[in-house]
Amino acid sequence: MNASPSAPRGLYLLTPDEPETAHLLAQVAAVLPHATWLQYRNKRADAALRRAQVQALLPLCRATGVPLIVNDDWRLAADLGADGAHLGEDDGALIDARAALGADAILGASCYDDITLAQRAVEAGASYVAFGAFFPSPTKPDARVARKSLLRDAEVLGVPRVAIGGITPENARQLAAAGADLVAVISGVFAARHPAAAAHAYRAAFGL
Ligand SMILES: Cc1ncc(COP(=O)(O)OP(=O)(O)O)c(N)n1
Ligand SMILES: Cc1nc(C(=O)O)sc1CCOP(=O)(O)O
Ligand SMILES: [Mg+2]
Repeated sequence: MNASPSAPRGLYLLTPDEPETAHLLAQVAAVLPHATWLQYRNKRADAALRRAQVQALLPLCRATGVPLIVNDDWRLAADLGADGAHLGEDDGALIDARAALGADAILGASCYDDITLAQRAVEAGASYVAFGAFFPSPTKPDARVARKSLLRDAEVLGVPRVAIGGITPENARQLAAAGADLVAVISGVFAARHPAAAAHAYRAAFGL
């Protein structure tokens, strides 16, 4: 089974570890029109700052029509009415997140380099699966390494396949050709000299 023809494609933007909420909003606002989804991810923020930053991003995402997905913390996503959550291996049970967030929520699972993890994630309620890292990542230099063939292997799962890790506008085309529905990106956009142009280039890699 393939992901449906209306399945999301393109740029899945992840926020940088930005402590200043006003700066974060300005950075995101400049590129959000090019994004298919936005994930709020800030590994340096405490719980209060994470809550405040999700609350600040939600109206911007609503106004732009871009779903907002919260990294690591499905309870915060449920509490604030975000559109979904992304969970890695240390972030709790997908089945609990699905029960709390409801059937329509976007629920993602990190599957690293492991198709079996992806199969289990879908069984537990994940609506997309993420694999990586496909290229050396400036954000996560120690990330496990994934092979591109994993993306085609995961087509049978019937959910969108997200690729992450060191993705640039140039290498995004290889991943789209290998079966990625979305590329998840932090530094390729937020560390770019021209973030809006970079974000646009990721979309173009999908012919969007
Ligand atoms: C889309 C997407 N894919 C992978 C991750 C990584 O999740 P995790 O392994 O839990 O690592 P942290 O992001 O929490 O450092 C992700 N966040 N998003
Ligand atoms: C958060 C994250 N997870 C990864 C994984 O492989 O699971 S790689 C990664 C970092 C992505 O940032 P950048 O686009 O700057 O490489
Ligand atoms: Mg996590």
